Amino acid sequence: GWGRSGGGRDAGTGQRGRPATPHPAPVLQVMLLGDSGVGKTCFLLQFKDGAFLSGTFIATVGIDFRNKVVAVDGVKVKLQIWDTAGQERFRSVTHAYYRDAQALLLLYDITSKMSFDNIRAWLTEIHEYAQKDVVIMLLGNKADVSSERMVRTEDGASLAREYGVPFMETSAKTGMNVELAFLAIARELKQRAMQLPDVPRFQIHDYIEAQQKRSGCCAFV
Ligand SMILES: Nc1nc2c(ncn2[C@@H]2O[C@H](COP(=O)(O)OP(=O)(O)OP(=O)(O)O)[C@@H](O)[C@H]2O)c(=O)[nH]1
Repeated sequence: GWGRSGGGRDAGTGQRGRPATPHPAPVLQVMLLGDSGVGKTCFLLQFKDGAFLSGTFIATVGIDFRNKVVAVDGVKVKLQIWDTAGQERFRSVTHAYYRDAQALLLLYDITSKMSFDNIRAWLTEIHEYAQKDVVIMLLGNKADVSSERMVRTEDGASLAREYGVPFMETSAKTGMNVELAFLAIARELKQRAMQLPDVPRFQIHDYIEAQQKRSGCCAFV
């Protein structure tokens, strides 16, 4: 399989009398980052289970993960998604996981200027601890709460442009752009891994734009 951590997991199961796993889905490691309360856990649960639990906010302690298998052009890919704690006191725990991530979803909350202002600091940490070629996507979450918006869409877009990363506004509550964020990342990583010399490079921006045009949705710049 392609991807760094794919493939090797089933070694040793191909004993006589037991069929070997034909082609285990490659595993891609994705990490959710951003301030406490921006909605990382909800974002993951929306993707995994299509559910949103409103009400009490239970901050993540340390780090947690969920797997979900998605299909990219009919090929199964297992996303192993790490949900990190946004609180400062857990930073040293989460730093240790950065280098294993192939993609990072960096979230802020459109109703919190502070969470947006902290994005630059998050990008500095990413630069320090993550792999150099990690795929990063900036997400302005809680886009459903437009009455309390404190960060304009164009400010998110221009920050993303400055760092050369794709950007979308999302809602872990309604599900807006949640699946698209993960699928775009899975596709980008797959295309990278299978890159052939003469094939034009996959453009994650174009992909997202095309998908959004198809569904008539939203807020991507
Ligand atoms: N309206 C709305 N509320 C959201 C959304 N996403 C999360 N929330 C709410 O925001 C609060 C925080 O969500 P979490 O997913 O727990 O935040 P987190 O980023 O995982 O926080 P830490 O674990 O501390 O890092 C919860 O009360 C959620 O119900 C969203 O898209 N829309």
